[in-house]
Amino acid sequence: MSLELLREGLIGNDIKSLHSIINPPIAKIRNIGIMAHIDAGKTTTTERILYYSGYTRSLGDVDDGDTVTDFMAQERERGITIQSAAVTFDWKGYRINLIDTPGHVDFTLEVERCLRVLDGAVAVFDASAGVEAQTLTVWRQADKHKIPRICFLNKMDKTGASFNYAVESIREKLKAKPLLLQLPIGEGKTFKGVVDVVSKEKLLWNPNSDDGKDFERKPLLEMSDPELLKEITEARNALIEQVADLDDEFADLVLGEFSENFDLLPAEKLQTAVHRVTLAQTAVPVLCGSALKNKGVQPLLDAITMYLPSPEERNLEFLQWYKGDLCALAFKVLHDKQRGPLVFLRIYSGMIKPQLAIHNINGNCTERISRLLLPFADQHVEIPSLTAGNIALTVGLKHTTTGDTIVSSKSSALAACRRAEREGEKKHRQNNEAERLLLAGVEIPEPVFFCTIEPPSVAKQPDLDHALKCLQREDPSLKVKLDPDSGQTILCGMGELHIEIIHDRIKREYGLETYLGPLQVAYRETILNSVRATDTLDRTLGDRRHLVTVELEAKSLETSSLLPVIEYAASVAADLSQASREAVENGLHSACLQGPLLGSPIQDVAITLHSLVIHPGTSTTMISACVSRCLQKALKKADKQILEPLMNLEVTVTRDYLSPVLADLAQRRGNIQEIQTRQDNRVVIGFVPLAEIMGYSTVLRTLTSGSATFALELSNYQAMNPQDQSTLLSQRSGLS
Ligand SMILES: Nc1nc2c(ncn2[C@@H]2O[C@H](COP(=O)(O)OP(=O)(O)OP(=O)(O)O)[C@@H](O)[C@H]2O)c(=O)[nH]1
Repeated sequence: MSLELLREGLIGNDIKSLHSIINPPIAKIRNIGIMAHIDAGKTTTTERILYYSGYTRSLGDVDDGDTVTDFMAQERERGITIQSAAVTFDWKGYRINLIDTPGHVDFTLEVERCLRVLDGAVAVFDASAGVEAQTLTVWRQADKHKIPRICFLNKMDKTGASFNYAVESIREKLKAKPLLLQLPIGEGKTFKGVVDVVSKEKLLWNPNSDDGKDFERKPLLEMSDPELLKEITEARNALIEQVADLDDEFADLVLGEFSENFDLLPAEKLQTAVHRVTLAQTAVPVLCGSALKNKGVQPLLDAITMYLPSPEERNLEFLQWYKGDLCALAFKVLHDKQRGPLVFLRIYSGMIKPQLAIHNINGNCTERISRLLLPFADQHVEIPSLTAGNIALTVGLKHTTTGDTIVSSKSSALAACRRAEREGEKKHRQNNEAERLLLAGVEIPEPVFFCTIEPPSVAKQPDLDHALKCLQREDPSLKVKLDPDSGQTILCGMGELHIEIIHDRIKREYGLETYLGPLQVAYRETILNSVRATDTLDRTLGDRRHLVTVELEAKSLETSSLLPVIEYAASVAADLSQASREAVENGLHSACLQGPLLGSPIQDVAITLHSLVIHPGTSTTMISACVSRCLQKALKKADKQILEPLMNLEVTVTRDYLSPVLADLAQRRGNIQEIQTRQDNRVVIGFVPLAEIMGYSTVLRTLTSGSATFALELSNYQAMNPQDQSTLLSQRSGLS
């Protein structure tokens, strides 16, 4: 596409200038996410950011359901953010790629996936509530991915908003060191603006402006604001001392040149030091405002460009292995009816262009990018190329799934892998860790819930299969399988809301009314002892005789392993061809998919093949079938155990409602670890089996008149006690 056309296209697409699409220098890129507890104001803050940066012409309002980032229909209706949308815009010469992350616990995979591609994040808090349960979860995830952060205390206009309370909760609950870069002018109804502690200026928003674009920035003067100036000078001195404690370079500067008078220290020197401290994650800058009342968002944008890192400041280890060759991570797939799958890529190194052939490491396939777009919520602008540090949207990649790593060719990946291995040897690191870093993938948790899904008629089954295939590429935490006995399609997901949303999307986006069976917990099975079995398969098909005899032993493993550990007796290993070995392993894996008790997957088992005799001419399918049948026979004979998902539960409840909540949890086989005190609230922390906690949000709402909140996360799979196990088995077999 020519530049002329591009220019025209841009005007048509309502984009400000050509400037916004040219590859910006990497130092000027910020890949940012906004994370928060539900309802803290992420969407409203994002909307304001897009408006002030000039990318939207009017202010969206979550309560009216017309925001840009929550563009999926259900999100509009539910008023929550489910799928993250990447939005690209410019602010004062910086390119900002903003990824709106979801806040609901069922979508933590989405959050993880987004965090993986971010260089920095803004944590939005409701200033009247401080740190809430979900903020803690995402904060921990951001710690895991080492993402530098800044905090925005939103809702300063709300009755009950307290800057000090919110700052204290950041200090206490997040164990972070807040750097107060601003102080509010007024709180609740009297909130008017903020004071910039670094520059000693006050920022006041014009009360008559309806979009908050109009605000004035004035230096604090002795004459007009003596009290405030005194307060801010003290706050600035405290900030300087705090930063000097955390940054040696700054400490040298402060103790040398400016030790007599901190007032002489230029704002830029302090800003540079705050940037370094933010990057080192030894402290977090704190700002405040009210997105809804259009106050404090422009300084937040300035802070994003000033304090959060550019992509080249992240020091991602795997980059050195690519030596400038293409390396990108597919972090989201969307399905567009006209254009087919759209894949969001974070480019770590190298460059991408339309018509480029790329190699997908995880899928081990090569495919071609047909077009390259810049993501602007649900609008997309076509561009000629994009370089490292950017987020791109590609058309044409049909096999790429969320979480896949994209490189220029297979040989480039192999070269990077060799460099990583050499590096790993130097550092005595295990090779699989090098591989993990190289692939930079996102861990996909195992789904804990499942239910059957049926199309409205048998004729619609292919349409349902297609819809599920598309949805799975977008969301790898959704699993789909076929029940081998009933032939029904089974949907496996991360939570009740997750399954509900998928059901909803199939209806809206694919026009299919489907029926869900009751939601069930995904159990696992294991064995407790060691058992041996032998089997022979002798079948003649046409004029070919297939004959296999196998003897194997299955025993329980001490360590946890989803896949069976397979061993061969020396005599078997000696003359086993590669094809036969693969056939054996396929057979064993398929037998482990369906345990003898509930048909759930078998885990934590080791299998030893003691003997395997294969008659010449026997097909590999027959080898697999025989081995699989033999293992099933062994598993049936063993002492069997059901494993159930155990959840970490955290309930925040006022003191008055603590007793009924505890009594209810006791009935749900809950195991309470501790009860903490947070302000007037009690926080109950413990474990509870997933099977006992279905529909808990409704129960908790009724028990506490809607005053409690809870967070739930998979802890591990644990053995059920014999009594619970036999109750479950009789329920399943319809005996009770
Ligand atoms: N008083 C006040 N209300 C606000 C402010 N910002 C957002 N809200 C309101 O808080 C509610 C939630 O805002 P959202 O922007 O949807 O919050 P969110 O964090 O995106 O929510 P999820 O997408 O559900 O995670 C809405 O009713 C907003 O109008 C603010 O600065 N002050």
